Amino acid sequence: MQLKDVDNDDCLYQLLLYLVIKMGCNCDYVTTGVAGLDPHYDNCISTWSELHPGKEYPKNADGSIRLLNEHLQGLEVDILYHLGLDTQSYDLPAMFGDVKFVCIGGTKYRMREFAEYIAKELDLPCKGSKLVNLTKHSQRYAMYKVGPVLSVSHGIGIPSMTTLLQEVMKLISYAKMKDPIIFRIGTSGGVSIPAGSVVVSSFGLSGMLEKTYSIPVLGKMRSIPAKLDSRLCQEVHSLASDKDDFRTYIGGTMAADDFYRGQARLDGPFCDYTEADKMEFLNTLCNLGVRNIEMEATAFSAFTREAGIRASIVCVTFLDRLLGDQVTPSKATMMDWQKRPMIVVGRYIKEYINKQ
Ligand SMILES: O=P(O)(O)O[C@H]1O[C@H](CO)[C@@H](O)[C@H]1O
Ligand SMILES: O=c1cc[nH]c(=O)[nH]1
Repeated sequence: MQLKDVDNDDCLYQLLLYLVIKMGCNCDYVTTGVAGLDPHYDNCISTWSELHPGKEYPKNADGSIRLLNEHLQGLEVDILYHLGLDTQSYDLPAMFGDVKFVCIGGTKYRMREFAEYIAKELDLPCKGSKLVNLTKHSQRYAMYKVGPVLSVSHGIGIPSMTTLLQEVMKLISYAKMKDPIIFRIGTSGGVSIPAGSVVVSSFGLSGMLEKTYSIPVLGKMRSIPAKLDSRLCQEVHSLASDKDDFRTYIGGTMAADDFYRGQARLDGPFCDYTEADKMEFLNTLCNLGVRNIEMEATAFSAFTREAGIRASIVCVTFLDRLLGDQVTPSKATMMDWQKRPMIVVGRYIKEYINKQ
């Protein structure tokens, strides 16, 4: 069923219609054309944000987030299996209640480095002291806490990232973190921008060129809009400086489910398309406003939005995909470039904290 486009005035109509449909088909989600004027979002499920355009997501009075899954309330204990934490053995509000920023990125090494970097930038007493991996019992990811910042690794690709992200969201809720912001600090391949540039993502695009994240649930495909907080995107981008020795762009980010064919590379073990096919695809991405390619942006955008948590993706590019496929910069150069998203996100965090 398609609902027509919504605006603030017919929001009530949309809500009533949604309730009627929901009662009628007895399902949790209804597929709608959530932003009917933009065909990119046709056939998406209606998350809270789509049903309440222009409205702020409901929060608890103290600013902590409310998870809408009612089943959670029936749990005596919730085990955050991949974080090695649970709601019974740990006092999560005491441990994490003061966290304001959750920063996630692919590798354990990078997220440890970010924890050290931000501790220094914020001049926190913990700087220089030995950081403890708070998820060491699970052995899957690494999580470090420095003052109001949690720095967590998520591995490669959407399934690994969403497993971590969803447990982080539950942690955010159980710990009663107030108005949290989540950043993904990543690496990527650039599209028509110089290697070493930074991209602040304005939307996620799937390998099917849809601005959605699609996931099979109970044997049916669900699509969720891969939208990001545009104000946060602009605010982060505004902190780029002319004095930086790199440029920072705003642009779409394609999330591929594969590093090789999924990203139109010619250098994987399999390839049945030509260089011309590859270039045509990359130019199509460029014309759609895509500035970089990585492997998490759609799901990250969709899930943070569905949970009503402000979020942003800031990635450095290791190469310009219009010029090649191989990642050729030296290890030292890549280590140096990986710091660039940390610098940009670090500025945002510092500015935010200094305003408090
Ligand atoms: O550098 P990170 O953040 O791990 O992200 C990028 O690097 C990995 C591929 O090398 C993918 O996960 C991609 O999204
Ligand atoms: O080309 C690249 C580089 C880093 N990460 C990716 O996913 N793709």
